[in-house]
Amino acid sequence: MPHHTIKIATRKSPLALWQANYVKAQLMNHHPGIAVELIPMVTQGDVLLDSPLAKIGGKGLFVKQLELALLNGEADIAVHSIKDIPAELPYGLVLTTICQRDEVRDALVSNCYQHLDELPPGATIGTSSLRRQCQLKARYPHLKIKDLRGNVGTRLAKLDNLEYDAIVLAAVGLKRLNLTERIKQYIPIELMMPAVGQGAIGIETRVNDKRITSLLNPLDDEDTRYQIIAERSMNFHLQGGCQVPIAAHSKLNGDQLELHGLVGSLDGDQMILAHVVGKKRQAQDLGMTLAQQLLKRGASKLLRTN
Ligand SMILES: NCc1[nH]cc(CCC(=O)O)c1CC(=O)O
Repeated sequence: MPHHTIKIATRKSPLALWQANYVKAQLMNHHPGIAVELIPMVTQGDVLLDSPLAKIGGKGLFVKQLELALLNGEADIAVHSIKDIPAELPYGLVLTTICQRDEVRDALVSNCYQHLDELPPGATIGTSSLRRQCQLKARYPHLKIKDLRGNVGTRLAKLDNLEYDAIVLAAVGLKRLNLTERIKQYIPIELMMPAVGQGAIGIETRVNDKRITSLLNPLDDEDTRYQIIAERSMNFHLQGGCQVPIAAHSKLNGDQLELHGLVGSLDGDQMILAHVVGKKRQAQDLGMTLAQQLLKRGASKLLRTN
Protein backbone atom coordinates (compact mmCIF):
# COMPACT_ATOMS: atom_id res chain seq x y z
CA MET A 1 0.00 0.00 0.00
CA PRO A 2 1.41 3.43 -0.86
CA HIS A 3 2.13 5.49 2.23
CA HIS A 4 -0.16 8.46 1.93
CA THR A 5 0.30 11.64 3.96
CA ILE A 6 -1.07 11.49 7.52
CA LYS A 7 -3.69 14.18 7.88
CA ILE A 8 -4.28 15.77 11.27
CA ALA A 9 -7.62 17.47 11.91
CA THR A 10 -7.26 20.42 14.30
CA ARG A 11 -9.06 23.55 15.35
CA LYS A 12 -7.59 26.82 14.13
CA SER A 13 -6.95 28.46 17.50
CA PRO A 14 -3.27 29.08 18.28
CA LEU A 15 -3.40 26.63 21.19
CA ALA A 16 -5.02 23.90 19.07
CA LEU A 17 -2.47 24.48 16.31
CA TRP A 18 0.36 24.25 18.85
CA GLN A 19 -0.99 20.91 20.03
CA ALA A 20 -1.44 19.58 16.49
CA ASN A 21 2.08 20.69 15.56
CA TYR A 22 3.38 19.00 18.70
CA VAL A 23 1.81 15.72 17.58
CA LYS A 24 3.14 16.24 14.05
CA ALA A 25 6.68 16.83 15.38
CA GLN A 26 6.48 13.75 17.62
CA LEU A 27 5.33 11.60 14.71
CA MET A 28 8.15 12.86 12.50
CA ASN A 29 10.64 12.30 15.31
CA HIS A 30 9.63 8.71 15.80
CA HIS A 31 9.17 7.97 12.08
CA PRO A 32 11.73 9.93 10.05
CA GLY A 33 10.61 10.55 6.48
CA ILE A 34 6.93 10.32 7.25
CA ALA A 35 4.64 12.95 5.65
CA VAL A 36 2.24 14.74 8.01
CA GLU A 37 -0.14 17.56 7.16
CA LEU A 38 -2.45 19.69 9.33
CA ILE A 39 -6.08 20.21 8.32
CA PRO A 40 -7.18 23.23 10.37
CA MET A 41 -10.91 23.75 10.73
CA VAL A 42 -13.35 26.09 12.43
CA THR A 43 -15.77 24.34 14.81
CA GLN A 44 -19.21 25.29 16.12
CA GLY A 45 -17.60 26.02 19.48
CA ASP A 46 -15.39 28.62 17.83
CA VAL A 47 -18.28 30.23 15.96
CA LEU A 48 -20.83 30.51 18.78
CA LEU A 49 -18.65 32.77 20.87
CA ASP A 50 -21.35 34.85 22.52
CA SER A 51 -23.21 32.17 24.41
CA PRO A 52 -21.85 30.57 27.56
CA LEU A 53 -20.68 27.12 26.49
CA ALA A 54 -22.84 25.28 28.99
CA LYS A 55 -25.97 26.78 27.41
CA ILE A 56 -25.20 25.90 23.80
CA GLY A 57 -24.58 22.21 24.16
CA GLY A 58 -21.18 22.13 25.73
CA LYS A 59 -17.68 21.25 24.85
CA GLY A 60 -18.62 18.57 22.34
CA LEU A 61 -18.98 21.44 19.91
CA PHE A 62 -15.21 21.74 19.72
CA VAL A 63 -14.63 18.15 18.71
CA LYS A 64 -17.63 17.19 16.54
CA GLN A 65 -16.33 18.79 13.34
CA LEU A 66 -12.97 17.07 13.74
CA GLU A 67 -14.70 13.75 14.33
CA LEU A 68 -16.72 14.16 11.14
CA ALA A 69 -13.46 14.70 9.25
CA LEU A 70 -12.20 11.37 10.63
CA LEU A 71 -15.40 9.56 9.75
CA ASN A 72 -15.53 10.86 6.18
CA GLY A 73 -11.82 10.25 5.55
CA GLU A 74 -10.75 13.89 5.26
CA ALA A 75 -8.36 13.29 8.13
CA ASP A 76 -6.70 10.31 9.84
CA ILE A 77 -6.04 11.80 13.26
CA ALA A 78 -7.86 14.37 15.38
CA VAL A 79 -5.85 16.15 18.08
CA HIS A 80 -7.82 17.44 21.06
CA SER A 81 -7.37 18.83 24.53
CA ILE A 82 -8.71 15.83 26.45
CA LYS A 83 -10.64 18.31 28.57
CA ASP A 84 -12.79 19.08 25.53
CA ILE A 85 -13.69 15.47 24.68
CA PRO A 86 -17.15 14.36 25.85
CA ALA A 87 -17.44 11.24 28.04
CA GLU A 88 -18.67 9.13 25.12
CA LEU A 89 -17.11 8.98 21.66
CA PRO A 90 -19.10 8.44 18.45
CA TYR A 91 -19.38 4.91 17.09
CA GLY A 92 -16.34 4.02 14.99
CA LEU A 93 -13.89 6.37 16.72
CA VAL A 94 -11.49 5.73 19.56
CA LEU A 95 -9.16 7.73 21.78
CA THR A 96 -6.05 5.89 20.64
CA THR A 97 -3.30 7.93 22.22
CA ILE A 98 -2.89 9.89 25.45
CA CYS A 99 0.20 12.09 25.36
CA GLN A 100 2.25 12.88 28.44
CA ARG A 101 0.45 15.29 30.70
CA ASP A 102 1.80 18.76 31.38
CA GLU A 103 0.77 21.30 34.08
CA VAL A 104 -2.72 20.51 35.41
CA ARG A 105 -3.33 23.60 37.55
CA ASP A 106 -5.34 26.67 36.71
CA ALA A 107 -3.62 30.04 36.67
CA LEU A 108 -4.59 33.50 37.86
CA VAL A 109 -3.83 36.21 35.33
CA SER A 110 -4.16 39.87 36.26
CA ASN A 111 -2.51 43.21 35.64
CA CYS A 112 -3.18 44.42 39.21
CA TYR A 113 -3.11 41.46 41.57
CA GLN A 114 -0.53 38.78 42.33
CA HIS A 115 -2.76 36.37 44.21
CA LEU A 116 -6.44 35.43 44.58
CA ASP A 117 -6.25 36.50 48.23
CA GLU A 118 -5.43 40.07 47.13
CA LEU A 119 -8.62 40.60 45.13
CA PRO A 120 -10.85 43.02 47.07
CA PRO A 121 -14.61 42.61 47.58
CA GLY A 122 -16.48 43.27 44.36
CA ALA A 123 -13.49 42.67 42.11
CA THR A 124 -14.52 41.05 38.82
CA ILE A 125 -12.98 37.76 37.85
CA GLY A 126 -13.51 36.28 34.40
CA THR A 127 -14.33 32.66 33.59
CA SER A 128 -17.20 30.84 31.91
CA SER A 129 -16.26 27.47 33.34
CA LEU A 130 -18.92 26.24 35.79
CA ARG A 131 -16.18 24.33 37.59
CA ARG A 132 -14.11 27.46 38.15
CA GLN A 133 -17.17 29.57 39.02
CA CYS A 134 -18.33 27.10 41.66
CA GLN A 135 -14.95 26.84 43.36
CA LEU A 136 -14.33 30.59 43.23
CA LYS A 137 -17.78 31.29 44.73
CA ALA A 138 -17.18 28.76 47.49
CA ARG A 139 -13.74 30.05 48.46
CA TYR A 140 -13.96 33.73 47.49
CA PRO A 141 -17.65 34.64 47.86
CA HIS A 142 -16.86 38.38 47.81
CA LEU A 143 -15.73 38.28 44.17
CA LYS A 144 -17.92 39.09 41.19
CA ILE A 145 -17.77 36.42 38.54
CA LYS A 146 -18.21 37.53 34.94
CA ASP A 147 -18.51 35.29 31.88
CA LEU A 148 -15.44 35.11 29.66
CA ARG A 149 -15.20 33.16 26.43
CA GLY A 150 -12.99 32.95 23.38
CA ASN A 151 -9.56 31.50 22.78
CA VAL A 152 -6.66 32.28 25.11
CA GLY A 153 -5.56 35.39 23.19
CA THR A 154 -9.07 36.82 23.14
CA ARG A 155 -9.43 36.28 26.88
CA LEU A 156 -6.14 38.01 27.63
CA ALA A 157 -7.14 40.91 25.36
CA LYS A 158 -10.39 41.35 27.31
CA LEU A 159 -8.44 41.43 30.57
CA ASP A 160 -6.01 43.99 29.13
CA ASN A 161 -9.02 45.98 27.93
CA LEU A 162 -9.98 46.43 31.61
CA GLU A 163 -13.15 44.34 31.39
CA TYR A 164 -11.96 42.24 34.36
CA ASP A 165 -9.69 42.63 37.38
CA ALA A 166 -8.41 39.11 36.89
CA ILE A 167 -9.13 35.97 34.87
CA VAL A 168 -8.57 32.26 35.39
CA LEU A 169 -7.13 30.06 32.63
CA ALA A 170 -5.51 26.65 32.38
CA ALA A 171 -1.82 27.25 33.04
CA VAL A 172 -0.87 24.73 30.37
CA GLY A 173 -2.45 26.79 27.58
CA LEU A 174 -0.37 29.83 28.56
CA LYS A 175 2.73 27.68 28.80
CA ARG A 176 2.25 26.25 25.33
CA LEU A 177 1.75 29.73 23.90
CA ASN A 178 4.90 31.04 25.61
CA LEU A 179 2.84 33.27 27.88
CA THR A 180 3.90 31.99 31.31
CA GLU A 181 5.13 35.47 32.23
CA ARG A 182 1.45 36.45 32.42
CA ILE A 183 0.78 33.94 35.20
CA LYS A 184 0.57 35.63 38.61
CA GLN A 185 -0.43 32.57 40.63
CA TYR A 186 -0.60 28.86 40.02
CA ILE A 187 -3.82 28.20 41.91
CA PRO A 188 -3.30 25.26 44.29
CA ILE A 189 -5.24 22.10 43.51
CA GLU A 190 -6.84 22.31 46.98
CA LEU A 191 -8.45 25.63 46.02
CA MET A 192 -9.21 24.82 42.40
CA MET A 193 -9.51 21.21 41.41
CA PRO A 194 -8.79 20.90 37.66
CA ALA A 195 -11.10 19.70 34.92
CA VAL A 196 -11.18 16.06 33.91
CA GLY A 197 -8.24 15.60 31.54
CA GLN A 198 -6.83 19.09 31.98
CA GLY A 199 -3.27 19.46 30.71
CA ALA A 200 -3.27 16.36 28.52
CA ILE A 201 -3.51 16.00 24.74
CA GLY A 202 -5.49 13.14 23.23
CA ILE A 203 -5.42 11.68 19.75
CA GLU A 204 -8.61 10.27 18.26
CA THR A 205 -8.61 7.90 15.27
CA ARG A 206 -10.90 5.51 13.42
CA VAL A 207 -11.11 2.11 15.09
CA ASN A 208 -9.28 -0.60 13.11
CA ASP A 209 -6.96 1.91 11.45
CA LYS A 210 -3.97 -0.34 12.09
CA ARG A 211 -1.34 1.70 10.27
CA ILE A 212 -2.17 4.94 12.09
CA THR A 213 -2.57 3.18 15.42
CA SER A 214 0.87 1.61 15.24
CA LEU A 215 2.49 4.87 14.11
CA LEU A 216 0.95 6.61 17.13
CA ASN A 217 2.05 3.95 19.58
CA PRO A 218 5.30 5.66 20.72
CA LEU A 219 3.39 8.89 21.52
CA ASP A 220 1.34 7.26 24.25
CA ASP A 221 2.29 7.88 27.89
CA GLU A 222 1.30 5.02 30.14
CA ASP A 223 1.10 6.92 33.42
CA THR A 224 -0.97 9.70 31.91
CA ARG A 225 -3.20 7.06 30.36
CA TYR A 226 -4.06 5.60 33.78
CA GLN A 227 -4.83 9.06 35.16
CA ILE A 228 -7.04 9.95 32.22
CA ILE A 229 -8.86 6.61 32.27
CA ALA A 230 -9.64 7.11 35.97
CA GLU A 231 -10.82 10.71 35.58
CA ARG A 232 -12.90 10.01 32.49
CA SER A 233 -14.40 6.93 34.08
CA MET A 234 -15.55 9.06 37.03
CA ASN A 235 -17.03 11.59 34.62
CA PHE A 236 -18.76 8.89 32.56
CA HIS A 237 -20.33 7.28 35.62
CA LEU A 238 -21.53 10.65 36.92
CA GLN A 239 -23.21 11.30 33.56
CA GLY A 240 -22.95 14.98 34.40
CA GLY A 241 -22.74 16.50 30.97
CA CYS A 242 -21.45 20.04 31.15
CA GLN A 243 -24.29 21.70 33.05
CA VAL A 244 -22.80 20.83 36.43
CA PRO A 245 -19.47 21.79 38.01
CA ILE A 246 -17.31 18.66 37.96
CA ALA A 247 -13.60 18.43 38.76
CA ALA A 248 -11.04 15.67 39.19
CA HIS A 249 -7.44 15.22 40.09
CA SER A 250 -5.32 12.08 39.96
CA LYS A 251 -1.88 11.43 41.39
CA LEU A 252 0.38 8.46 40.75
CA ASN A 253 2.73 7.09 43.38
CA GLY A 254 4.49 4.13 41.84
CA ASP A 255 1.58 1.93 40.84
CA GLN A 256 -0.79 3.50 43.39
CA LEU A 257 -3.36 5.83 41.88
CA GLU A 258 -5.07 8.42 44.06
CA LEU A 259 -8.15 9.93 42.47
CA HIS A 260 -10.04 12.95 43.83
CA GLY A 261 -13.39 14.13 42.56
CA LEU A 262 -15.69 17.10 43.08
CA VAL A 263 -19.28 17.80 42.12
CA GLY A 264 -20.68 21.21 43.01
CA SER A 265 -23.68 23.46 42.71
CA LEU A 266 -23.62 26.43 40.36
CA ASP A 267 -23.75 28.91 43.24
CA GLY A 268 -20.83 27.25 45.03
CA ASP A 269 -22.96 26.64 48.12
CA GLN A 270 -22.48 22.92 47.83
CA MET A 271 -19.33 21.04 47.01
CA ILE A 272 -19.21 17.30 47.36
CA LEU A 273 -15.73 15.83 47.56
CA ALA A 274 -14.47 12.27 47.67
CA HIS A 275 -11.36 10.32 46.88
CA VAL A 276 -10.26 6.75 46.29
CA VAL A 277 -6.88 5.02 46.23
CA GLY A 278 -5.97 1.81 44.44
CA LYS A 279 -3.82 0.10 41.86
CA LYS A 280 -3.33 2.09 38.69
CA ARG A 281 -4.32 -0.94 36.62
CA GLN A 282 -7.76 -0.63 38.22
CA ALA A 283 -8.11 2.96 36.93
CA GLN A 284 -11.48 2.33 35.30
CA ASP A 285 -12.94 0.75 38.44
CA LEU A 286 -11.47 3.47 40.66
CA GLY A 287 -13.26 6.09 38.58
CA MET A 288 -16.53 4.21 38.88
CA THR A 289 -16.14 3.72 42.63
CA LEU A 290 -15.41 7.42 43.08
CA ALA A 291 -18.48 8.35 41.05
CA GLN A 292 -20.63 6.05 43.21
CA GLN A 293 -19.26 7.64 46.39
CA LEU A 294 -19.93 11.13 45.08
CA LEU A 295 -23.47 10.15 44.03
CA LYS A 296 -24.14 8.61 47.45
CA ARG A 297 -22.93 11.76 49.19
CA GLY A 298 -25.45 13.91 47.34
CA ALA A 299 -24.03 14.48 43.88
CA SER A 300 -27.02 12.71 42.34
CA LYS A 301 -29.23 15.56 43.53
CA LEU A 302 -26.95 18.19 42.02
CA LEU A 303 -26.73 16.30 38.75
CA ARG A 304 -30.49 15.82 38.54
CA THR A 305 -31.55 19.42 39.19
CA ASN A 306 -29.46 20.73 36.33
N1 LIG B 1 -11.94 25.43 27.80
C1 LIG B 1 -11.09 25.58 26.64
C2 LIG B 1 -9.81 24.88 26.83
N2 LIG B 1 -9.69 23.57 26.49
C3 LIG B 1 -8.42 23.18 26.82
C4 LIG B 1 -7.74 24.28 27.32
C5 LIG B 1 -6.36 24.29 27.78
C6 LIG B 1 -5.62 22.98 27.63
C7 LIG B 1 -5.95 21.99 28.69
O1 LIG B 1 -6.53 22.34 29.73
O2 LIG B 1 -5.60 20.82 28.50
C8 LIG B 1 -8.60 25.37 27.32
C9 LIG B 1 -8.32 26.76 27.75
C10 LIG B 1 -8.51 27.01 29.21
O3 LIG B 1 -9.25 26.30 29.89
O4 LIG B 1 -7.94 28.00 29.70
